[in-house]
Amino acid sequence: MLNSIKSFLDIPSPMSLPLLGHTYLFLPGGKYKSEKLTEAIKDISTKYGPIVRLKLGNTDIVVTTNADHTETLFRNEGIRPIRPPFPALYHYRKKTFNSVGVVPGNGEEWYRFRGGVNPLLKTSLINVYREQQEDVSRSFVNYLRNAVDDNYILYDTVEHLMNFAIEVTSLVCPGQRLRCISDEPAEQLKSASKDFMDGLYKTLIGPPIWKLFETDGYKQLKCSHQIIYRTIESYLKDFQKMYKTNPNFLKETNPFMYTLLSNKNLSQDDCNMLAIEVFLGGIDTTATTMAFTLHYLAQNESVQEKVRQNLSDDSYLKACIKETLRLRPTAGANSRFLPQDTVIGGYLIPKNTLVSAFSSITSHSEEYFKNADQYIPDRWLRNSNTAFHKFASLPFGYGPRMCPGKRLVENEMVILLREILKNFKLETDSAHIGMVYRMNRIAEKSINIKFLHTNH
Ligand code: HEM
Repeated sequence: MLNSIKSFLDIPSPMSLPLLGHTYLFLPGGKYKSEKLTEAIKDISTKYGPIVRLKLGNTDIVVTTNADHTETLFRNEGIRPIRPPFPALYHYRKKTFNSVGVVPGNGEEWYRFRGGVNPLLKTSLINVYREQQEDVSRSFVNYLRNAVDDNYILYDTVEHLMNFAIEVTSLVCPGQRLRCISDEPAEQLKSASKDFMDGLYKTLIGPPIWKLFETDGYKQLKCSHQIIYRTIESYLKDFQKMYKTNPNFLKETNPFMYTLLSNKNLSQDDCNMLAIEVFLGGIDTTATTMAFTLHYLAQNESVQEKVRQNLSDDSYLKACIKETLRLRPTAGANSRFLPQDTVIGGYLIPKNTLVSAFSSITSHSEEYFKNADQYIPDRWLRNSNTAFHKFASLPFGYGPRMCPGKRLVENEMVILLREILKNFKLETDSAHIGMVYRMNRIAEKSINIKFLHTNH
């Protein structure tokens, strides 16, 4: 058995160049575009197989498009999974606040912060917000009636849904409903959240010269962080007072803020950082996922009608969201640094190597999903008789580092979807809309949808 294990250098790899490694493939004029990384990796894996070795910058990366390999990766990720860090964000926060939050950190530091957001995964906690979430969804439906043009078309649905996402997230964090669906303040927060993602992306993909001077990307990251910090900090101060004077009231009305502020392992600045992360975590991801769900339902009239017949059934609405996330996941890959030497796909991969499991490829592959290109929410229903690989579609990641907002955001999207389908029949002229990488993956062009009143 041991003899059959091949070495790291045996992993297939495209031709690499001295100094550049495989970076040349993604440079301007190169074969691939970094904003179309999923398509690039799919092409590479068609030529070299499901496991490939790449050198990008100074980093060796093992890329896999096989769900068994993904499973092996996660089964061996350890109790403090190590994800690629965000060095510029880490640097800025450490220097300015001496507190880094859960997203950019790793190891024990990450673990301490993670304790602050884990309560979001408790159903009993997030259910407290249900009525308010329903109210925000009704406001969004009312807003839609006026936002469509004379032909009932809403252009750039993602932009409008970002306002929804900010307002619905604000119920939980910072714990005060920010009336953003139709009000002006949303614009500043919305552009700050976009700038933040842009700045994060620019500082991540370029050479780390922000260490020497403040590059445009670094400035964008810093300024947008300042805007969001100011908003969050002022609300948190009020909650700090409430926590001291009337903790039971806070516990009942805003259990997330209560658990955050009562966490003895977190300082005031730690709470501010975590609140920023919870606030930012769901804005573009929720808006993109909702817009694609509406797009797919608009395209598939019979599926839309079936969903409308099952509006009281959360599991059917949830299946629609899962199917959208299978076809259009906002994360292209799930990545970890291996905590120990690990055999993946028959190759011995050394400790500390970065392994990226391209779930955006496995989730779209005929190998794992029959009629993989079609939007079939039924496949996710318990009684559907379609068993598939548990690691083939992982839009929220997996394990101790899985997205802490998963349950919350699923609830928010189910509630909004129900409200929209109760009121509108959806139509679209658009056929295929792909995705491009920014920080998260987003729609490559505007998603325009016709919202006709159901009694039309
Ligand atoms: C459709 C919506 C969303 C999608 C598709 C999504 C997806 C993801 C993914 C793939 C990860 C990485 C997981 C891993 O490495 O295993 C992640 C991490 C994270 N997400 Fe989400 N997310 C969404 C919404 C949210 C929301 C609403 C929040 C806030 C409540 C949030 C907060 C976070 C945080 C803080 C992390 C970092 C966790 C850590 O490093 O321990 N996300 N998300």
